[in-house]
Amino acid sequence: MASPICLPLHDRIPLRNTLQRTLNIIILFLLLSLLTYRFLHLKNHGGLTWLLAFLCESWLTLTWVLVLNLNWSPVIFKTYPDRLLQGVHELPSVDMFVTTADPVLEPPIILVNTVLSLLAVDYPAQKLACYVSDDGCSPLTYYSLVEASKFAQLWVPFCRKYDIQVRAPFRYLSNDPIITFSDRTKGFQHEWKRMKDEYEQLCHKIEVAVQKSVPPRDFADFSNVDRNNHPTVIKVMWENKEGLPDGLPHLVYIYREKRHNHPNHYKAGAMNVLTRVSGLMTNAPYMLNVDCDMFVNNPKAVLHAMCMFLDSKSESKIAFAQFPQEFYDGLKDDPYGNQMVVALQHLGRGAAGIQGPMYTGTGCFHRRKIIYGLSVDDLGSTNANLAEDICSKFGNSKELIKSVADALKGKTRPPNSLQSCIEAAYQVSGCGYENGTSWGTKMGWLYGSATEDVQIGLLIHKRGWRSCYCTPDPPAFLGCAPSGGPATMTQQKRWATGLLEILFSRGCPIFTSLFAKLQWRQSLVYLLILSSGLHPVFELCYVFLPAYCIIVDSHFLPKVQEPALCVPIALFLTNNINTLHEYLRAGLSVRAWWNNQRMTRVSTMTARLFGFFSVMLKIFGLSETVFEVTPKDQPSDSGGGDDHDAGSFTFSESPIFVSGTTILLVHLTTLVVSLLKLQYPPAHDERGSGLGEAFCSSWLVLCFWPFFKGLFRKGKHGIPKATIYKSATLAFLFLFWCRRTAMG
Ligand SMILES: O=c1ccn([C@@H]2O[C@H](COP(=O)(O)OP(=O)(O)O[C@H]3O[C@H](CO)[C@@H](O)[C@H](O)[C@H]3O)[C@@H](O)[C@H]2O)c(=O)[nH]1
Ligand SMILES: [Mn+2]
Repeated sequence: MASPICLPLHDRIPLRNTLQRTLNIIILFLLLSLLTYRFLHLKNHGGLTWLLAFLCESWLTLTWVLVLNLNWSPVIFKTYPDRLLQGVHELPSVDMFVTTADPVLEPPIILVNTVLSLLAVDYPAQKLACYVSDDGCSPLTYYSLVEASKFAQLWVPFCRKYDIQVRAPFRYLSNDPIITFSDRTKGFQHEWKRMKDEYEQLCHKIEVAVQKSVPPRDFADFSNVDRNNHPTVIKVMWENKEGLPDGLPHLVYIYREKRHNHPNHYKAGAMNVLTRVSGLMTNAPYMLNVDCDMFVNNPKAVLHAMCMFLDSKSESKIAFAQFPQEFYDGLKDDPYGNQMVVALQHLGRGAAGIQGPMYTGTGCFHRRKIIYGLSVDDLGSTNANLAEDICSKFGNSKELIKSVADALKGKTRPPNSLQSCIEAAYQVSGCGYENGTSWGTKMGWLYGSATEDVQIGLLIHKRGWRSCYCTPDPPAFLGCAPSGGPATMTQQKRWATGLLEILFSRGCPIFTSLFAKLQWRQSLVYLLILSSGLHPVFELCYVFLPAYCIIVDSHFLPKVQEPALCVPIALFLTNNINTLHEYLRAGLSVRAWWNNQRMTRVSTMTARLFGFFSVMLKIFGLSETVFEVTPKDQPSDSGGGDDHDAGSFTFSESPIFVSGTTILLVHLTTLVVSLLKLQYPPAHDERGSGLGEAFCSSWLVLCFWPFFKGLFRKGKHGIPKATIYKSATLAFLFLFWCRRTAMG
């Protein structure tokens, strides 16, 4: 397929990071000094507080070693799509998957824009097919897509004709016409206005349908369906029958069968159905998947990915090409700390310098045969035997097995008529199809974790494959970050849950670098991510230490007169200087830095703590974990420009906010106690609590400042009364217990 190419299609560029390395090592040194100090004074301080502090700080040090490993040798990749177009005669096909799950939490207009941007990418249309999975089983979603596919007939040719850069209409058409029209022809202006009118009509139709909650047509297949109990429906919405390169890609809508007594495995289940149905219909060797809110922001996205795959250097080893998660219309200064610019950059670039970035569930191109379970060793031995062996695990659809065999052998078939595969497609979308097969256990998207993405990425790396990190400018995909407290918490909780599910599963990477082909440094990257699910336990202990010490008038940090106090002070300063420097270098503000620091504490002690609890309940067999979908805002609502309250924290009745409020109340009390010297027994300087503890308490109150304001506000910006009462009770119990222990 690919001809020998002289110029490389991509370059791997190691980044110099001497300053960062130095700071990271200094921090490690300080952490070790702190541990040594603790260890040496274990005798004279003894006691539980000292031991707890020692444990928590050991955990922190371990984590820091993992961070150091991640940040040690970052790289970036540069891709050259122009060289690709000159050097490759025939581009491979790509199947594009979009998942949606709920027409309320994920407004159909967002999905429509994502689909339109995918249909309009710069790539031969006969090589593309777009498959939409709708787990919401919603006539509204279907109706919106029907209307969108009509609009696409105008939109896609318009984008191609004028080489439009952003091909999601809601983004492009909201641009100021004066700027858009500068040095553009009259013809363009005319067509632009037409597009704008047509798009507004499309929005209007969808809006009306949403309001009436029944679309203005009869959708027999959807009448009276129960979302969790219904048969499959597959609709070929558009077929590029003639295989025209400048036509429109195929568009297929699927909602898979669901039954009450069958687990549906959420997104992973949906992805597997998409994989099978597309295998029957188009069987492209590459698969792109995006979440419903993630539109294509760079029309050359597919070409950039192909630069990674088709380069003669890398062709055989790269399993997937991950593009970074970046967000549009994010709130100013990231008040919820969920745009994670710096964290994602570290993770992407750092891992790219080892075995490759993790799969983050969206904006990623996979090779189909690797999803089918191929390992690096099988390369070159794709003989019929291997294919048959693997095929026995794919279920009993003959058509599917044939398509899998083709995919594994790298054979491309003449394009089928999509309609001719419909019957087989229904068969493989049934919820019983996977019984007794390896879907979800050894291949396809794996089941059992709410972060199915990390899980399958890990499996692929374990099989010896590499992955690559693709960061074109402008960014290839943009999605939306949650814009409120409750939505952020939902997302964080799910991540913590999913990561712990993997940590406690058989797939845990601790030993696998010994037994599988996971590079050991890569296994440390996975450990860093997965073990973050355990942070809440240690952090919670550490948070209560200063409060306890103040109440019982003891201390866990060195006292002012001790020279050892320099160590925690230096640690605090270096760490903050280090992170602040990273934020400024990434072009972010001091405020954004502070918001992220603060929100890391907040979400660890709220959402992530609840994630930990839910995994414990699962382990003890008391409940199952679920995939709670993150709510997405209507495009017009976001942006936050005019709403001056947009960045101020929002709360809900969720119990998640109880732990945060409790921590705040405890520390407010201890601050008062320490200022007024109300300890019991009365403070005496020898062993009493000192500056360190009071500083910790103040710092925590600062971190939880949005909660403090929430105590006095009403509506969504206020903490509900019930939450405050519950938290006050818990805080009182804790303080009471402290006082009891103090009195002996
Ligand atoms: O039963 C379900 C639940 C979710 N989804 C889809 O999964 C995607 C991700 O869900 P979302 O609620 O947006 O989760 P995020 O927290 O924003 O997603 C991040 O984290 C997930 C893992 O927790 C990954 O799957 C995502 O790709 C990644 O963007 C969306 O398109 C959903 O429609 C389904 O198709 N079926
Ligand atoms: Mn999302």
